[in-house]
Amino acid sequence: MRKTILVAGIGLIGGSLAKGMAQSSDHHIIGYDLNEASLEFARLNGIIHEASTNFIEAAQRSDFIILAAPISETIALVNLLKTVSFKRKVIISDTASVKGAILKTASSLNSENVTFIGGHPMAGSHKRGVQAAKAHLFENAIYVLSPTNGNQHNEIEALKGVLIQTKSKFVVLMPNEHDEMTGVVSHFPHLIASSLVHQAKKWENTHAFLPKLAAGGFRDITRIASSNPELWQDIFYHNRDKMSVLLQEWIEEMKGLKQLLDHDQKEEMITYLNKAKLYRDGLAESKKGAIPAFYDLYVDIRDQPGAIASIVQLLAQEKISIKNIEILEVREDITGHMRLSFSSKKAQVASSTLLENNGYETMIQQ
Ligand SMILES: NC(=O)C1=CN([C@@H]2O[C@H](COP(=O)(O)OP(=O)(O)OC[C@H]3O[C@@H](n4cnc5c(N)ncnc54)[C@H](O)[C@@H]3O)[C@@H](O)[C@H]2O)C=CC1
Ligand SMILES: O=C(O)C(=O)Cc1ccc(O)cc1
Repeated sequence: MRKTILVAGIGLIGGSLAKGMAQSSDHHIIGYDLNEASLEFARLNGIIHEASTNFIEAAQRSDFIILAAPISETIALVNLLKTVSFKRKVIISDTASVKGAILKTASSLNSENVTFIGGHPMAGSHKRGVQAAKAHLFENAIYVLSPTNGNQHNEIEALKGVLIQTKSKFVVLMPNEHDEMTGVVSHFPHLIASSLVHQAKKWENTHAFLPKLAAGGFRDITRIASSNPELWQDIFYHNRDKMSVLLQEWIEEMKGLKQLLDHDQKEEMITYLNKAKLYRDGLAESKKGAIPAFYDLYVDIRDQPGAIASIVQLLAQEKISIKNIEILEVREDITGHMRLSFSSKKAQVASSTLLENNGYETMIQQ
């Protein structure tokens, strides 16, 4: 039977979910958003089948409701749903990056007809808004589901049944566990990335040339500092207790590192760096998570017309698909380099061999 799915908040995440779910002819997708231009864009581009400006009316005729607004707005929508009388069975879920606050609000929502199951697709982008939505955004990514009680097995399976279109990998986690782990691997790194950018900015006041020295390492570690500030403030706020504990742990870790530096403990520093390298190298092999696993290849390029096109053409001829291209530095008449990212080790190695055989110098990022 055709399922009616209401997605409230048609931005990057809601739009991507809607676009993915709309691929099934068994789904009728209704979009709701406070921003009418976003809603109209979604309707005109086939991301949703129907645009609604009446949240409650649309909710009452839906089988599934997915709340994909900012966290504070999602809490407000859950509170609004508490006032609605549902005459048919409905499964409600959300996409918020922090689960504790949502599940606490939603715990009193469950009734004979209503089941709330928290959700968090663990992939995203530094962009926001429906224009950046992609049906494949969550492919191979972890999709966390957090039930509000232990008796929701059938409803979890039903929710997975509509979300299966995203091609993500479902895991069930309790909200506290989720917020602790995403705190460590997703939320806290954002705080550090932003603080590193602030440190560089301060140094620029006395060292004007500094930005020109900001090489690949600084760009890699601070990439996420370019994400949506309102989204991240909302995440930090709703996970503030765990963030504060992590920040204290980090301060202690930094004190330890300062000791190694101040006392010139070379061996201990090598051990410290080695342990981090081993763990990080292992992570790169895991499947797509919050940090996508890419296999990078650096290629030297000359600053001359067509230099990039000829590299891309060589790979295209061999049907090797490139996931990302970044030009790291090309100054006039000087060799610069380009970072190509692939989704498999095989593509990375094959590209290196192909390009080397055609006279390019390459370096594989291990
Ligand atoms: N951006 C990311 O990388 C990820 C974000 N998330 C979560 O997904 C949710 C949405 O984030 P994004 O899509 O990135 O944000 P976004 O800013 O791209 O989209 C949010 C949309 O919600 C709409 N909206 C705001 N208040 C509303 C309300 N009361 N009712 C209906 N619509 C409303 C906005 O107009 C906008 O279209 C957040 O809770 C976030 O924590 C989850 C995974 C990744
Ligand atoms: O871009 C990145 O590295 C991310 O960390 C994406 C992301 C952002 C927010 C989430 O709740 C989940 C994933």
